[in-house]
Amino acid sequence: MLATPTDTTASATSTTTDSSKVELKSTPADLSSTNTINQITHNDTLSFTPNKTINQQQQAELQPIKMMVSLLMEAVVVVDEHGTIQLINEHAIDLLVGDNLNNETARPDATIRTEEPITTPTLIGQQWQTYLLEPQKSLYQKMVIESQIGARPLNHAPAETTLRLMDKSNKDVEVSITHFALNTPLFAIVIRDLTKYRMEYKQLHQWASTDCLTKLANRRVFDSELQNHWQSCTDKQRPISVLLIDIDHFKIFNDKYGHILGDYCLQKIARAIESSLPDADCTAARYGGEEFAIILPNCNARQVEQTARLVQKNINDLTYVDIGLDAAVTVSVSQGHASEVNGQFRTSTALLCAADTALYRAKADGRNRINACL
Ligand SMILES: Nc1nc2c(ncn2[C@@H]2O[C@H](COP(=O)(O)OP(=O)(O)OP(=O)(O)O)[C@@H](O)[C@H]2O)c(=O)[nH]1
Repeated sequence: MLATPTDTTASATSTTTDSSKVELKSTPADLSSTNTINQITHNDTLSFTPNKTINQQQQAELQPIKMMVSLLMEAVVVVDEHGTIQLINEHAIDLLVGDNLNNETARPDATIRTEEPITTPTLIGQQWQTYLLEPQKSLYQKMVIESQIGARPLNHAPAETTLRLMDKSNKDVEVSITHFALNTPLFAIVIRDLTKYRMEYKQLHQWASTDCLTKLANRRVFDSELQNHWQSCTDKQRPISVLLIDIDHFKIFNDKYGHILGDYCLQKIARAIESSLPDADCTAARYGGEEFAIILPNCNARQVEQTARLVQKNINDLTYVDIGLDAAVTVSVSQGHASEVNGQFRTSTALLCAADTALYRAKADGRNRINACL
């Protein structure tokens, strides 16, 4: 969120004795002497003094804005030039308080600033920037300074950020800042909760990258991971291997026990393959119907052969009693592997083709076998 402010050499003096204004410990000239406003931090150059009282003219200007803010369906906070919250609607209070405190009775007061004693915490008068996390907090404060010295108005298009809520939880949001050019400068901060969208995005991303039956990586991920690992391993002159695994006579299994049990069988085999991976850098994927594949970056022919033997053992050892089949029922796989070590393959596709040829030979040689590309 909040674009990095640009350098400024503005020479207007902003230091003021009015306690309602921001106090710059260094003048803008001083700021330019530090070369860039980006170097300013909140602690060493300024302090925000909340604007505790607003006069009658300001109150009059606030009225239509107050009405608009209260009617809007978006969460809206209106702050003054120091970032002090002057207006806030119910949606914004609900959002900034956080679910943990919202469920408690001591919920902050939603009304506009009042001079009456406050018995519950109120967000009016609080500093907006206390809800920001670094680096957005510093960026916001720099933007405030820039607007005060006339370098640029404090406006910002919707941008994603994370807020630190009153209940100490974090929330992913989109925030925009709009300057109301009134006698009293005010800034409408519109906050959009992104939690739902982030969760949906995560879910969609998972669906797009995972095989829904076996929960292994899908073919799309396999292809892109193979390309990435190929590039990285060949760049570093490290070996890379590919192992293809195909279930033997799976059509017979399906015909005999039905496709539902066939699906369970595929799931069990996927777990057996996953548990055979030598390290976390390896990717196991469902390559096609009853075919699986493993990418083994930094692994040579000996290491991929060891993995293939473990895959074979783990699958041969599986029983299907838990899905209602006889204890004697077993399933085997045929495997083919190829390794790039000294530049014998020009592309990752050539490596994959070599593993496929080796797999074909394992099938032809009688199945339940491991074959290496020579
Ligand atoms: N249950 C189930 N079966 C599947 C799935 N995908 C593919 N299959 C089955 O896998 C079988 C593949 O058959 P074939 O290509 O003849 O291979 P095979 O019977 O394993 O024989 P070989 O590979 O030559 O040992 C077919 O019966 C497909 O229906 C799936 O998602 N679920």
